[in-house]
Amino acid sequence: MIIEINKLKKIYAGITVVDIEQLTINNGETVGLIGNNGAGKTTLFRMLLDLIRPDAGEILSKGHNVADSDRWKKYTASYLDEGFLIDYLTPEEYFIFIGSLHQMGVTEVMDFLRTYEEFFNAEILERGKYIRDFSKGNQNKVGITAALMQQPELLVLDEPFANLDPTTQIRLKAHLKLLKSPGLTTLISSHDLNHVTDVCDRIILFEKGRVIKDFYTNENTLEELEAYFSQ
Ligand SMILES: Nc1ncnc2c1ncn2[C@@H]1O[C@H](COP(=O)(O)OP(=O)(O)OP(=O)(O)O)[C@@H](O)[C@H]1O
Repeated sequence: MIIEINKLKKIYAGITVVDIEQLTINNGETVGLIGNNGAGKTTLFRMLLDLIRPDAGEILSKGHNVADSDRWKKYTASYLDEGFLIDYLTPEEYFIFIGSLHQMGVTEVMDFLRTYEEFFNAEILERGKYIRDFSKGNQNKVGITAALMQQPELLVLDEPFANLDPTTQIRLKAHLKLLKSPGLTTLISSHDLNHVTDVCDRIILFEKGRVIKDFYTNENTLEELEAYFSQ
């Protein structure tokens, strides 16, 4: 297993927004986190990336508490929101900067970006614009691509399909499927039941910070989730 969560709690203003007794994520799984607004998905991701600290419990990544050790940073890539970008850089400058943190030279970065031409749909590179001037959807494309460029063992994406046009959503979905391998564990939060059941092997359903359901997907999953959410 790559992730182990024990007795994890996050409390805001007296309200417990994440409350997970025990949860493990196995190597190579593509896991979808779903739940209505405020269910605690982003808060969980933020604790996993040590952006905020739990009030109780722990998240172990390859056996080490993410709050006590930097080891996870070497193999974890994530894109949660625009806060992960650098507004005053162009996408090219940003990719080169992120590449430099991972020992990638400019040529290597550019070669990598060429494989994303279809995903970018001619809207990202050579536009002569700063990241801050791109639409939210195109900013998402930059952030997701930068995360993938790091060739992580653990990939964490918060609502990656949000704000993307339908064509790009479908391309991203196909790409995430293509990336699946025993060496990559992916955690995706999404409100798109269709996409998440299509891409993920396992679905974890959150409600008010708690895990309500946790199951492997099959041909009936979408129907079951739709029934659950229409109650
Ligand atoms: N910094 C904060 N201060 C106070 N409350 C917070 C803070 N961050 C999150 N919360 C609260 O924690 C709860 C969980 O929020 P979170 O963003 O994790 O949910 P989510 O499942 O990601 O929701 P969404 O689907 O809307 O993105 C919400 O009630 C939210 O208002």
